[in-house]
Amino acid sequence: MRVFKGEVTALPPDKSISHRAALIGALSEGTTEITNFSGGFDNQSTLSVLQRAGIALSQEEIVQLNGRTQRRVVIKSRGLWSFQPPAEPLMCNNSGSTMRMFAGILAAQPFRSELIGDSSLMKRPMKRVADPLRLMGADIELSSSGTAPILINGTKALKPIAYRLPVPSAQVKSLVAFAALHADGESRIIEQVRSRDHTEVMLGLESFDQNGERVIVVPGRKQIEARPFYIPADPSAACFIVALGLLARGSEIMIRDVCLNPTRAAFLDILMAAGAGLHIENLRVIGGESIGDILVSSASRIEPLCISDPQLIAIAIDEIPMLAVLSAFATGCFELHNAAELRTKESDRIAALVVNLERLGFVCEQYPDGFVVTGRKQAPSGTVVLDSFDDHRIAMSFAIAGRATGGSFDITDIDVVGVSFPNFFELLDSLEA
Ligand SMILES: O=C(O)C1=C[C@@H](OP(=O)(O)O)[C@@H](O)[C@H](O)C1
Ligand SMILES: C=C(OP(=O)(O)O)C(=O)O
Repeated sequence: MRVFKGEVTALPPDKSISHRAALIGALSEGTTEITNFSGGFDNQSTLSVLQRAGIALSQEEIVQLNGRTQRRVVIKSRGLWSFQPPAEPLMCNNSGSTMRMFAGILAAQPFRSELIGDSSLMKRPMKRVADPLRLMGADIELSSSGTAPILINGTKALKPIAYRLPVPSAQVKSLVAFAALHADGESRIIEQVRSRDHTEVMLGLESFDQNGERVIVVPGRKQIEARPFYIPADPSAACFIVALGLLARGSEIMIRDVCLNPTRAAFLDILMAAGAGLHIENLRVIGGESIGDILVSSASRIEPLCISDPQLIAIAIDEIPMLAVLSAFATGCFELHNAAELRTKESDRIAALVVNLERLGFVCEQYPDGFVVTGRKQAPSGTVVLDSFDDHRIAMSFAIAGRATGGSFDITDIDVVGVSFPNFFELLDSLEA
């Protein structure tokens, strides 16, 4: 068994907040300075799409006193309608967030544009994007199966909307909010199940509870003034290091400056309820986001995880692959219900987890909205070939289990970790005692 110790100060900057900082910068009047922007492939896709739609921006790497590099992005814009017709289809690569949230902005621009992605993104559902934008008066075309390419005939005459989200999705909520900022009047977005709230926080939108739902109010045609953004470390990346520390006995790791927004940190609550050795320290608020340090130690054993609450699932959606693998390795068991959304990510994450766990000797059964792990037959001997399904979170979840337990796993297309965590292996090496 290996042991991991140390302090993590080089976790990737948050992917969700980086996307939004760039998009909101492009919608704001003036110069937006973003400190600690993410170098992950997905966030770089957002910058490149913005540039190809006419937004002036620059990016530089600044070497800090501790030798770490930090990215600073500067965006100059004249506000809501500063975009130019792109010469070619806009390539979003693997990033669903880029494609969906930018569609909301393009729907309000008076020109034709097209959004495309890599082979994984071209299979993901986009009807959830087209539906609200069509209700607002935009002309949107999808493939016959409801996927990209997304063809957008944008209009300056978008109508305000009152929209109850049919699926808990922060991407859909955000794209409706971005489109609504351009509409001729006030819009309301209603969430039955809450999702991450960075867009509301960063735009300073009013929101309130009504009859058990969350209502978000978006003013129309209100100029947004440019303001600086600081991006804290990504809790979804922290989850991998937390799992490493919990799985490898004798480990103790301090993870610094992590975004602990309650709509992102549910994985910590799930793990603490299962008895995990976790302590949150140094909690503070920067730019409306809670930030703190996480101390993880493998001193206590965790109980098997059973996750079925739709609200918890919505705010821990990206952490479920790691939680599933952690629970399987630490306890031999895991159970998940109400999580069909996981089948619509970069891969079908339920199927991907089950295929790989079965190759590792676990006994699994999957159903439409989840799966169960009931135990482990003998662990296979020798190197086990696992499939990343070209999905960064699947690749990293199994890479962590391999590192922590000393298992020899050969994971296909492992470079996919760069989508959200380019320094993943470097960081693991630096923590190995
Ligand atoms: O808004 C965001 O930044 C994200 C929302 C989630 O997707 P959905 O909105 O599809 O649930 C999440 O899975 C994705 O990694 C990032
Ligand atoms: C689902 C994810 O991202 P996106 O939807 O932006 O591709 C993810 O990072 O897990």
